[in-house]
Amino acid sequence: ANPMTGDNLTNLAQDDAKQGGKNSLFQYSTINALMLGLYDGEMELKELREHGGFGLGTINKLDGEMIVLNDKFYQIDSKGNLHQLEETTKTPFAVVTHFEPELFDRIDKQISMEELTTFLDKKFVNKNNFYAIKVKGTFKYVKARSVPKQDKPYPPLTKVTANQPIFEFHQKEGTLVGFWSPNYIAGINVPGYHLHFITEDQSSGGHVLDFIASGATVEIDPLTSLNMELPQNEEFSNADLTMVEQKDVEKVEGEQN
Ligand SMILES: C[C@@H](O)[C@](C)(O)C(=O)O
Ligand SMILES: [Zn+2]
Repeated sequence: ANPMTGDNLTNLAQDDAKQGGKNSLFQYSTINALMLGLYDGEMELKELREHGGFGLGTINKLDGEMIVLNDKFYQIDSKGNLHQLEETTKTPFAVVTHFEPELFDRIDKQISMEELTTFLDKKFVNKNNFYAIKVKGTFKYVKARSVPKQDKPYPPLTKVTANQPIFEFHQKEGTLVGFWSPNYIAGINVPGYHLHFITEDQSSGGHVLDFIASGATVEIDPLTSLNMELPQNEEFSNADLTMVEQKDVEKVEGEQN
């Protein structure tokens, strides 16, 4: 058939729409919903992958931290152990993209999280775009957390992270995977940096709280559109998503102490 006939065109459009197009940040649910303890979603990883094979999130019942890298899904459980996830696993919150880096840098000296984020801030010239970030190499130090699986009635995320298990890595090869989001996204996603870590030997990782890199490549993919899918369940429909303090999000996402 003529490639430009309706059905092919529709299929192409559908494929592109399904994937949310290029340079698109896809998220399932919102950070405020997760903060309120909405830890069960319907989105299977098989479907999530259509929106991107790079990013982060968690798993239903808040069962650990998730890293999405090279189209694979990894869980870091509350003991710090890494498991590859089945594509039938469901997520209550995930942020992914089709990672197509446009900016590249190489770090050959020791650099702290503070120094690297200051360096990247200068790269993120458009403060109203999103950016996907991959930092791959050797880390002198990484401090990361995970979260234990929860039972109903689910406590808010602030309560879970108040006693979060912390893992410290020394002289480890690995990859930071995540995003930088504009401040206006507060309530929908995490403003600023949100990075997860996976070790090169795929033994562990977690949600990044601090790090010192000592030799790594930095790849950045500026994202110019946002595609958000909303859970269609009772809890989400009934939630008052304005009932979250931004300072609590900052506490949950950053260093507790
Ligand atoms: C599971 C959570 O810790 C999550 C999604 O990684 C986050 O909000 O940072
Ligand atoms: Zn996280």
